[in-house]
Amino acid sequence: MTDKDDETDPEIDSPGIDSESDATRRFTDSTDTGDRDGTESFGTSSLDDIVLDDVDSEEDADEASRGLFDDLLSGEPIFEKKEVLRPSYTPRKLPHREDQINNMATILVSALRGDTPSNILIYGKTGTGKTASAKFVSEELEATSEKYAVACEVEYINCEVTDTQYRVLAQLANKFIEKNREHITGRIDRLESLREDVRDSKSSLAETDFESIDEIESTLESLRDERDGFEEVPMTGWPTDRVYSTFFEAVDYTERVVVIMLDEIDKLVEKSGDDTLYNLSRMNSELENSKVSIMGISNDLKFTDFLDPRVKSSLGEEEIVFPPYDANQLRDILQARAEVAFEDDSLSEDVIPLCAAFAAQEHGDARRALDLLRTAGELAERDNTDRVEEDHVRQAQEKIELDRVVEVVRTLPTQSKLVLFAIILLEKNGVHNINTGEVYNIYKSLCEEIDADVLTQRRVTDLISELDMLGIVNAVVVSKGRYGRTKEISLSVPIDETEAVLLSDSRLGDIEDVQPFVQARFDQQ
Ligand SMILES: Nc1ncnc2c1ncn2[C@@H]1O[C@H](COP(=O)(O)OP(=O)(O)OP(=O)(O)O)[C@@H](O)[C@H]1O
Repeated sequence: MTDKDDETDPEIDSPGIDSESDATRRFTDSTDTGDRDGTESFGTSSLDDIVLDDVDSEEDADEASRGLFDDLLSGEPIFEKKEVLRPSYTPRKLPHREDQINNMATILVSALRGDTPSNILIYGKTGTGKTASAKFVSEELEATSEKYAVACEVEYINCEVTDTQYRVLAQLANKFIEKNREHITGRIDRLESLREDVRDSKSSLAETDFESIDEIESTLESLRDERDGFEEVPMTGWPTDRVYSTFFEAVDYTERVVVIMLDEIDKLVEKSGDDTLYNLSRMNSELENSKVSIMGISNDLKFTDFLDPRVKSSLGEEEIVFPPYDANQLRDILQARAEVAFEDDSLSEDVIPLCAAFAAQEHGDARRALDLLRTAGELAERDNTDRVEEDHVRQAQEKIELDRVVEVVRTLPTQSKLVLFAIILLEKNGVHNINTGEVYNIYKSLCEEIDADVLTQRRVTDLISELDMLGIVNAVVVSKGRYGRTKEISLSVPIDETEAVLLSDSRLGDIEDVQPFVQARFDQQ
């Protein structure tokens, strides 16, 4: 190293922002011999030529080296494998779901014997492991069917996304068409290799149904035609009966047992009635080669009330209930996941019990518990500490709650937003125990301000009740003696954040200006 190097090389004692920019300068120095930092193999001139011989790129390089990420990277990482805490991760073990899993397996094992399993309905509140358990069982089922070479397939459909009869049938039809193509391709491959064997030695024909290479060729030809002849269902445009018959033929193409898993099945019924379920449940009497069984998953226990009695009894041949987890069970679930997700010793003792306790209060929701743990870890990471503490969990709880409120408020219809905004304005002006009449007055003036339809007071009362059910406001009915009964309304969510979300709606954005006007109305009262 030369004297000059010593003067200009700051990396020796101070890593970070300066070292980066000085290192950059170093590369622009034409006398640099390039014998540091492993740059010798490039040669100095090439670095000068390529990168830093104009001012702009020098600035760019400076910009890119302010150490924005360095501080974040320098702390001890808390997570070893964060994705293990995300909902998309399917754990290999599902503690406290052994009974439900065994139950499902006992019903579905008939598929491996070539019989039709009973239809199953799975119920349970959100986050109780219904989807995870059902997916686990179906993976096991498919793996075992491969092991014993039994034709058994599971098709998963999320009815929140695929929510009409057309889409469900089209998606199923296309999946089976793809499987049929794969099936034919397998046969073609086997026949092609047989053809090669026969070319080498005619005796290879002996144990087959073919008498000549020509016969193999013509079978190959017709298989290729058949494979190319499948017509996929477009995502819109066909009459439903054509979609159904395409699906029917595709399923019945080979001998197999098919389990159709309809997750969030209540959403399908809510959106498009029970026709799909009716059609699927009566298929078996017409299928010649295959057998179909349905596994419906729902977190709405009452959805079967809306079903045709025939569909209801057919679908609910077997019912499996997933009860909410209690705090101890959630603790076990979190413990198992945390061991993989976090670095050793990065969780203080209280973290898992507290996450479990919060989520158990909620309604025994494992998804919520995992979210809390992940968010607490992220907050600790942001604090640059190497340990997640109880306080991070409390902050995480607040953050998740606020995120939920923001999401609910953001997606409210405009009229509900106006009603909520009226309540906020009243609270901001120091009105407590707000009554419906006061809300209605402000609401009307807000509507006039943005040219929105003005609903009746009765309708606004309903909207207030809806906001109450969503947990955004608290509306209690109080008796005023001989003046009758009235509602007293108060806000249940943080006022500033909620107001900010409302004002981010383009229609409500201008309303900020009506504050003096609202004030004037109070003065008149
Ligand atoms: N027993 C368990 N062991 C480990 N993880 C679990 C368990 N139960 C649930 N989970 C996890 O909790 C999250 C939610 O589970 P899942 O999606 O199966 O719930 P769900 O009952 O289907 O809820 P929803 O009705 O809202 O779809 C997933 O990340 C899942 O891996």
